[in-house]
Amino acid sequence: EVGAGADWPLSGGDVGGTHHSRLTQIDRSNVDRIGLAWEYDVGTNRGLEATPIVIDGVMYTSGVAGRAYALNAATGAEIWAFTPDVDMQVNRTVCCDMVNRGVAVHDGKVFVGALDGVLYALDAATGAIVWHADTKDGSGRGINITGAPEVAGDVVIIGNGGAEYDVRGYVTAYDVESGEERWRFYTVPRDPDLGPQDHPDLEAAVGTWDPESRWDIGGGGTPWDAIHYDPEFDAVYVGTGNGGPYHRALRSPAGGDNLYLSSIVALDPETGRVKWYYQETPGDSWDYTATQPMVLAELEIEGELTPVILHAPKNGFLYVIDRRDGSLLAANPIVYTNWADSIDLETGRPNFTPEAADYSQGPRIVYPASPGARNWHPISFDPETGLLYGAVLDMANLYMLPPEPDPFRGRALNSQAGLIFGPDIAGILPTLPPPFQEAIAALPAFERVQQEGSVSELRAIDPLTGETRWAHRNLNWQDRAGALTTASGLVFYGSIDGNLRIFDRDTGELLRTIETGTAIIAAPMSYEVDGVQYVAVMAAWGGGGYPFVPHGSAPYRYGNQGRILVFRLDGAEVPIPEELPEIEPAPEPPVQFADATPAMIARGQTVFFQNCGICHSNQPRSITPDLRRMQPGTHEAFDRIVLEGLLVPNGMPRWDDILSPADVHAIHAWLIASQAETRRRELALQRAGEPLDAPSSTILSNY
Ligand SMILES: O=C(O)c1cc(C(=O)O)c2c(n1)C(=O)C(=O)c1cc(C(=O)O)[nH]c1-2
Ligand SMILES: [Ca+2]
Repeated sequence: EVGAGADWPLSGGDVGGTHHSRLTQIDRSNVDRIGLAWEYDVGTNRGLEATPIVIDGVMYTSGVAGRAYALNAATGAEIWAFTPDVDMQVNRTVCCDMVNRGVAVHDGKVFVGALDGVLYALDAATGAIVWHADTKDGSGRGINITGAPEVAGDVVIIGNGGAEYDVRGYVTAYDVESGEERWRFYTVPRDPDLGPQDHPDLEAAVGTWDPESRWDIGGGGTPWDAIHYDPEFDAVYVGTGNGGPYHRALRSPAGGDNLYLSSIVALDPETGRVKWYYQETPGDSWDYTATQPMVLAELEIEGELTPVILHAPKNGFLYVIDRRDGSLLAANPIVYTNWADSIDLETGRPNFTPEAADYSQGPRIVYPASPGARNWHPISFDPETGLLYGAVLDMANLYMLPPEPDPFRGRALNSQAGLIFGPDIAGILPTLPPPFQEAIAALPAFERVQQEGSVSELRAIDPLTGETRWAHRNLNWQDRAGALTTASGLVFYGSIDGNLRIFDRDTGELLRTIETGTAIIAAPMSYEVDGVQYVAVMAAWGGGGYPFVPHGSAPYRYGNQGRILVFRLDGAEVPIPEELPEIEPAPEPPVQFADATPAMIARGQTVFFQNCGICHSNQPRSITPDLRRMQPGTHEAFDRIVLEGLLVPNGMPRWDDILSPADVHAIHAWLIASQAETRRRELALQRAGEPLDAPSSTILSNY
């Protein structure tokens, strides 16, 4: 067994990626004695998603945009900190916050992918750059990195994100010593008119696409998280992403499975050739990535110990796949699903239910939602109980096509779908055109959304049946985190409410709640130095829903200062950050532009949601600025910020390649109108002695 004893040398703890520790010093009898050993302030206020690595008493981990840290694992003393020089223009094509999901450490080097697509090999002792490689392919597409690299033999492999934009996904392997590129595997084919495919295994894939596909948009398939090396079979399992644009009817109008979208692809680490693949969502139309973390395990199946991958991707099924050849051994739903009602074990294919889920026929409420039944939050597998422990979300989305297909725009949103999250559907209904309202209210799933709501839970799950053994209800649908199990029978699991909770793995009993005042979405991990067991977790709110800061969450109360929290027996109390001041009424906006008409303001709103709404939720506690609260100086500089990139170093990209001065003027007019209205409402609330509060809005729409 490599890892998850005293050391935690791989992101997932061990070669299986089980997020399970064999350490037992902390157990049911002494959880009350757990306290803070040390904390480290990373100095950023965006999401933290990495699981740290610990080797020989040193902790290595990553943070915002691909920063990396080496710390003394017993004391928290900084050994080095690395800040890559990232061109923040990349934020134009980053869907889900400036996160990074971890480093790989191998043979004296620390590997980390920076947000702008550059892979760094750092000297593990000093943090100095040994080599770096720009993993972008020269296509000019909106490629970015949020995932962790994976070492396989003498290569290090890294993927990318950007399928909501214009990216054709790929993984690249580099020589660990020199950084020289060894091979690249695109997950989807290119336009066959360009001649033969640029990878031999794409010749088989291209036949599953319409020759008239939207090749300009790139196809998607971005492998933005799980890349898993299996030394037993010398294979690299790559989880691939969703299609771009989302709906197959727009992407590949003649249909087809669209290989290798939403698949697990097993690659040979020496050659980059496909050994086998299993496609989980053929012809994906719902942002159903298969990039969610995998667990490599051995399960007894029909009396035979079988090497398997346990995989619960976004699409709501839990798959057990034979690592030897990719054959499907089991697939059971863990949430309500209506895009397919089951998976045929003979053919390995889903039994689709297009009448419920094909939104090219009109708006559809589809289960699970685009944030997925599961997402990147690590799941834990305890070999003793044979159970998985992880976050599960039972929720729907409303999906709609735009009235007219949007024209292609480089390095911009091209998903070509309007999404409304389950909890918001009823509230948004009255604002939609009447024919839409009637169509949506008549959907059978509308009733289910009203009755069942959206359920987020930590669950103990039997991998072979999908059955839930016990569950703990989370704060709300946005509340999901990574899990850790230990051989002493504990499950560690964080929350956006700022608490780290410890459960009994057998009964689900909540044994201890540790208040920290900082949201926890990353997975805790455990290690031992000088006979002391530690549990560490990175804490800060962020990721997919990062602009939306829900009530009751730690960032709502305390802000979002990122930190690494490390616990041990007989540690201290966790210092809670200071509470944020009360929300003030929006400041007085400038006088509305003389040429602003209702039509211009309406157009400004549309252009805003096409381009800006994915980052700017315009809520007072949002991580990104609430643009209804701009100060006079910001209004004055508005055009220079949006068109000339005045605030690129702060993370606000420039837009002059796709937005005209008239577009930006219209956006600004809409924001001035919104600010005036917000100020009016909030002053009235203040006069009435009511709390100023923002209605939650989670419209993610590109039209
Ligand atoms: O299609 C993509 O390229 C892509 C990339 C990423 C990412 O890199 O973070 C996410 C997603 N998709 C995605 O669909 C998603 O739900 C998601 C959540 C998160 C996160 O960090 O919380 N990232 C991403
Ligand atoms: Ca996606």
